Amino acid sequence: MRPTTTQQGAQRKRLSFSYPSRNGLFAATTPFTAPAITLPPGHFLALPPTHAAPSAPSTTTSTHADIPTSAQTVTPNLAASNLAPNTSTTASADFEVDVRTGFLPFDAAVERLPAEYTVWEEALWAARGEGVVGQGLALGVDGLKEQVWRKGIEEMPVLPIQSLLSSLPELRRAHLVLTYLLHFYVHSHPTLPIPRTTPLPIPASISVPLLAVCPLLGLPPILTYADTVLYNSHPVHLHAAPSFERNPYVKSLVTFTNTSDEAHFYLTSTRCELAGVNALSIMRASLDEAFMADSLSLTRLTGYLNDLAAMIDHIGDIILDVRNGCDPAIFYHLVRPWFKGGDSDGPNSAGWAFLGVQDATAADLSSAAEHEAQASTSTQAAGGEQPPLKGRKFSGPSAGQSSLIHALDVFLTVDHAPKQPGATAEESFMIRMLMYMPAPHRAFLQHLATVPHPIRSLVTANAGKRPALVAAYDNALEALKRLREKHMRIATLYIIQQARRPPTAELIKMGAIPPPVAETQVAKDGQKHVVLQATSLSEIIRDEEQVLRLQREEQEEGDEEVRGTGGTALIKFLKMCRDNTVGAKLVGGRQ
Ligand code: HEM
Repeated sequence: MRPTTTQQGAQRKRLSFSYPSRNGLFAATTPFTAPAITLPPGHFLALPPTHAAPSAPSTTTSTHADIPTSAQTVTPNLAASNLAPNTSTTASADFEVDVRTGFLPFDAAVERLPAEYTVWEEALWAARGEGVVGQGLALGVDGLKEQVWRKGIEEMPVLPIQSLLSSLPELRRAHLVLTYLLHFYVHSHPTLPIPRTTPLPIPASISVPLLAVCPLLGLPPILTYADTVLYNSHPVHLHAAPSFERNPYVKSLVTFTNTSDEAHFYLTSTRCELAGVNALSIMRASLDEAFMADSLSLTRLTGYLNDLAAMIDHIGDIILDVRNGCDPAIFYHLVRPWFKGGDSDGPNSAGWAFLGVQDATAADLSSAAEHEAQASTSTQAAGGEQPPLKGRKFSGPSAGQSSLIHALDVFLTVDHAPKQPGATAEESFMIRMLMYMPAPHRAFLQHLATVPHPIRSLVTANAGKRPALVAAYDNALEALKRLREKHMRIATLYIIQQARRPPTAELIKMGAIPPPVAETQVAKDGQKHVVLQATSLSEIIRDEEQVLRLQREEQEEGDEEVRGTGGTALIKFLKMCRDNTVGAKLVGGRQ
């Protein structure tokens, strides 16, 4: 006889306390084994796990150990923090996963911090040109407006975060405001020499409170998907449950460009997250059936997996809808450059030095100054070769940080873990992105990855007598493959194609970086070189991205070399993710 719902509930409850794995975000037996990559010194993945502060970290003595990080041991030590998720139960709320809004917080995002933090809000408002298109700070331009604003940030007081501690929505807003300020500061900066050879110093007024807020949310000190999407969206009716038909998400609180295109770009992801709520509840119901695993459960599971496929297709269609409100050229030339992280110059990125933070002040600053000196000496002495530099190299925001897509992968046992030691940045990308999610969402994925009755094992065990179950499982994976193919179409349209087209005069007027003055020269060795003909420093700054484009064209390697926000060789990487999805299929897969 089937147990009653109450019995099932009681069993589930017991089950929930038996999930043991706290030794790693994803235990070694799970599909998401931590990649064995060699991390450069100071890499955030090499730092200790999330700092567990019972109270607010000091605003003047934070150290880099405060940065939520992780890695070989990726378990965030959140228990001691009063904002930490309670992972001792399966209750979704403990993971900040809401039954109505999924990974989006149910409580409306705070639109403005309390009066004590007015200076931050006003700095953000000023950077955005008071919400008027074209009036905000410009990219990589050392104009008077930018200089005045940056000086204001450098002289801004270092505010304590104590007053934010009692409110999770305010802490989220603080992370959002500070990281938008951070990106405005960095990308309105003249970044000479190109690429920078010394870390870009981040003023203490941003870095100290940011590094204090980060561990409380389990986020790194950089703009993340949580900031641009999860904490940044409002539905029409703030205090009612969001819904596609009755109460859709319509507003992005903060953008860099004040364009509706940027808002639509963020809101597309918000809508994906909202569409994912049904997928999450069906995953949960499926796991309940997997626990029972009797004949009726297997029949139900078959239906659930087919339903899940339809839901995944819906999410894929929403991704395609980004085209109905976000112009690809505006996205590529005006919006996307603001997202670049401290790692955006590839392995040789100088990164960002967070000032005012104990170990950064002394070490990063002196090493920066030292390197400036050494760079010129060694340039002469060693033919231009420069010593390695110290800096924090975090990646810019990416929807690859969406816990929803990761949850689908984990649930269906799609393995994105690098297959061998010495993984490239691309191969370890999906795992790295876990550390850019709020800690409770990481914990949720950990939980999902360690359920004692994974769907795949159940389907495999019943494959002989349940062909419809196998077909349904593969059907869900096919849908996830289709989602990734739709996403690849979007990435091609918004990045690959745009990288080949210089911005129009209209876009340049709006703040896009104009095409470079550059020409190709053939050197003595027969090699072709792209040579800048810039006449001023600001032209050199503006030319950076376009020169890379010209170099790529010279190499005739086409799309493969265009890099995504997270520094990935884009198309190759996206194909790899799609192939991993297909590889998980039971019929025609590779596992
Ligand atoms: C104009 C819209 C979009 C563009 C141009 C775009 C671009 C990119 C790029 C360049 C990457 C490579 C990683 C990186 O460098 O960040 C990426 C990865 C990814 N994006 Fe998007 N994206 C878009 C919309 C979305 C949306 C709406 C979602 C769903 C929430 C999404 C989900 C993902 C995921 C999950 C990855 C990791 C790779 C994978 O799982 O296949 N993207 N995207």
